Amino acid sequence: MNHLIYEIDQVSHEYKGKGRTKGKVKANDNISFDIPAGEILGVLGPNGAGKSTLIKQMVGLLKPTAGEVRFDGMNIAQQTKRAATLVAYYAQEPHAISALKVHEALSFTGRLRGVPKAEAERQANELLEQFEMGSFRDKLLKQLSGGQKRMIGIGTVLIGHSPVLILDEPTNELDPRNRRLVWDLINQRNREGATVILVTHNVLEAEQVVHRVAVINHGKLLAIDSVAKLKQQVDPRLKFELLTSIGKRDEMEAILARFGTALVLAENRLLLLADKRDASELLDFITTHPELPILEYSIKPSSLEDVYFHIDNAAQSEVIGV
Ligand SMILES: Nc1ncnc2c1ncn2[C@@H]1O[C@H](COP(=O)(O)OP(=O)(O)OP(=O)(O)O)[C@@H](O)[C@H]1O
Repeated sequence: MNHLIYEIDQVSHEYKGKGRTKGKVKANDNISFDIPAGEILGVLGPNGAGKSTLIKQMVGLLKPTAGEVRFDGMNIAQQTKRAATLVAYYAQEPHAISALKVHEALSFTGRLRGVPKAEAERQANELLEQFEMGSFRDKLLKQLSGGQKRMIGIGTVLIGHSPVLILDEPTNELDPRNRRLVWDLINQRNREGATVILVTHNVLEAEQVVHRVAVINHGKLLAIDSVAKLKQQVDPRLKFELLTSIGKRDEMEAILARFGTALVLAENRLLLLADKRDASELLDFITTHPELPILEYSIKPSSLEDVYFHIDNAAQSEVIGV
């Protein structure tokens, strides 16, 4: 196994609430896990789950109220400068650079990471070319659209080829072409050896790229494992999606009741949850009865989205797979 780039060791964080939220907010609660170098880890969880708090502790912006974050074997609090040059972090809103011109935002960030001036400018131009944003080079960042700003924010993570990339909701606000471009670049950097930590709500997109997923809610780590292993924890029944003629759904549901439980997805759409042992009998039944009002049928694999809802519903107080 690759060496551990991060060791998150019993980390908690309590904010002191003010005004109406007076009292303590336990944003992270005794979280422990490791990240081997070269991994793409997805961090999933609903709004307010504690993801950003954890990330801020991992980049040394916030000190845990208990526990320790070790980066490359050493407490991150004792090496914040070193970590800042090795860990490229993109927060949801890069306020600090919004008064800069686009190429300055990129090249200055590169120089802060120790890249010589000429090389930082070369990389900035290369990124603008890859993003097809060369014509925005001399615009102020605050004059760009939300999606364009986000692309430059992602550029600030990519410039300097840091060994660790942390991206918070990287593809929010991006159109499909830019989304694909960003995922391709993230994958390419990972192939070149970068460790990538992705905070996202976009479970369906994340599934395509991550090696492992950490699911967080109410400040607790609920699960951490590969997508495939997490999927095994979801309902093991086969999911047949059936498209019926309008008005025939109830009739279909009654005919197929003996094969399992049917969930109504839409006026003309059913999801039949069937035991795997009955799958071939069910398929035989559907294919040998052409008079059935079934227009289309397919077997749906479990997705990371199913995993996410399963873990969130079933295990809020229980820790799975840790
Ligand atoms: N500066 C702060 N002061 C007090 N409470 C805070 C502060 N920042 C976050 N919190 C609280 O801590 C909890 C975790 O917040 P955090 O921002 O880590 O969640 P998140 O998972 O990143 O959410 P989102 O997906 O909405 O960005 C929430 O209850 C939030 O209200």
